Amino acid sequence: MSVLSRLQRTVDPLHGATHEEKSAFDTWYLQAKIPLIRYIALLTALLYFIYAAVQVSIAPNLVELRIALHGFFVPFLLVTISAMTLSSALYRPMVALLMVAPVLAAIASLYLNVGQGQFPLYAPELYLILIWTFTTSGLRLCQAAISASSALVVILATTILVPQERGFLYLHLLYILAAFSFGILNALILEKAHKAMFLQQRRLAHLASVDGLTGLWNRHTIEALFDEECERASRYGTPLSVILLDIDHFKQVNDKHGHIVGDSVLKQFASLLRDNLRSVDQVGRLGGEEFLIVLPETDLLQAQAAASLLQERISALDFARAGHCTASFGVTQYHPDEERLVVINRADRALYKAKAKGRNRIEVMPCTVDGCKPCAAIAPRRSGTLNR
Ligand SMILES: Nc1nc2c(ncn2[C@@H]2O[C@H](COP(=O)(O)OP(=O)(O)OP(=O)(O)O)[C@@H](O)[C@H]2O)c(=O)[nH]1
Repeated sequence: MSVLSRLQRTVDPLHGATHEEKSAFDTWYLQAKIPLIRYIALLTALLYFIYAAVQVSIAPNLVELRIALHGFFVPFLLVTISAMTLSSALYRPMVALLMVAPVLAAIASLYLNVGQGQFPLYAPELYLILIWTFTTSGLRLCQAAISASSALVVILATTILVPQERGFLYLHLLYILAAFSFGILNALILEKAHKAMFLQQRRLAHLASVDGLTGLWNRHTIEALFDEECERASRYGTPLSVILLDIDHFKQVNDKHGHIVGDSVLKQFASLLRDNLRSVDQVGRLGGEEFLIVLPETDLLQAQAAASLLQERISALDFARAGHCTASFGVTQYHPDEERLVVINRADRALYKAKAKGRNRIEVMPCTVDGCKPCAAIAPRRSGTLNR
């Protein structure tokens, strides 16, 4: 990694990440910030309302306009933003409005006060707007930078073009510089921390979902994926099958060659399964030397053919130091009226049968639901399936 890209990675932990990762971060960040945006917008609306009320008693001019802008327009904008956080369909326009709000608030403040004697009294609102945009609004760094920079251009142009008392102007510029630089530094560090947290969370979620030895899904994940596929199959009326398989006499591999060789056989076995299945198929290690394969949009006959292909490939593979291995298979199809556990139990019974009949066999067990066409098609072949 070059020095430059290491530096970029230090500033931005997502530098070089895939588009998918970046957009996952966008979604994750927004979801996390939604409650903050909702309540901060409401609190800011309330403070503007109080600000308008205070101005009624102290402002020397434009009192009605101040009430209109600070008592109604800005609070209304903020309450609208807060309300928009309630619907995920409105998130994008809500963020756009949140970016525009500080610029509008700055323009309103400048319009009401610049060029008047009371400007130094009201100028702190501008510094607060800049800091609020970066640190409190809930906007991402780049969004806050666009919004605050637009406000900054308007503020600088107005305050420099309109004559000010020299001492005030210098201090005003200094406060603006401080507000902007504190704000951007804070947002930069916060965003970096959020990105690192996001990556860490993803890493942990991945570690919790895969089997450490083989890299296949672990039991919990493959069962959850099977549940999802069952729901999809029920909803769309598509076939769904499973293969439960178990390496034969694996204890002998361990006893003869040791656990390290046993582990490498498991890894090779896992790679073979992954390499010989479609990308939509899901494979998980249930534990020990037992694996579950979920085959979406696959009926019993097609699942039997998939198991047969795997059986062939396993027999042909020379496992490092352990030589040749075989496996036994239990194949069955999900039926929409069934519980997930019933299907897994049926595949388990089929696997048990394959083991009992001498191993290195595929046993297919049709479901017992009346009128299930794919299972009826295979029922006559229930015994005497593809065995070697
Ligand atoms: N190397 C290694 N061995 C494991 C792992 N998990 C389980 N085993 C071993 O797998 C073996 C499974 O043995 P059994 O359940 O008797 O099954 P088998 O010898 O394959 O016999 P059948 O399944 O009946 O053909 C045991 O010796 C376990 O110690 C693992 O992660 N690595």
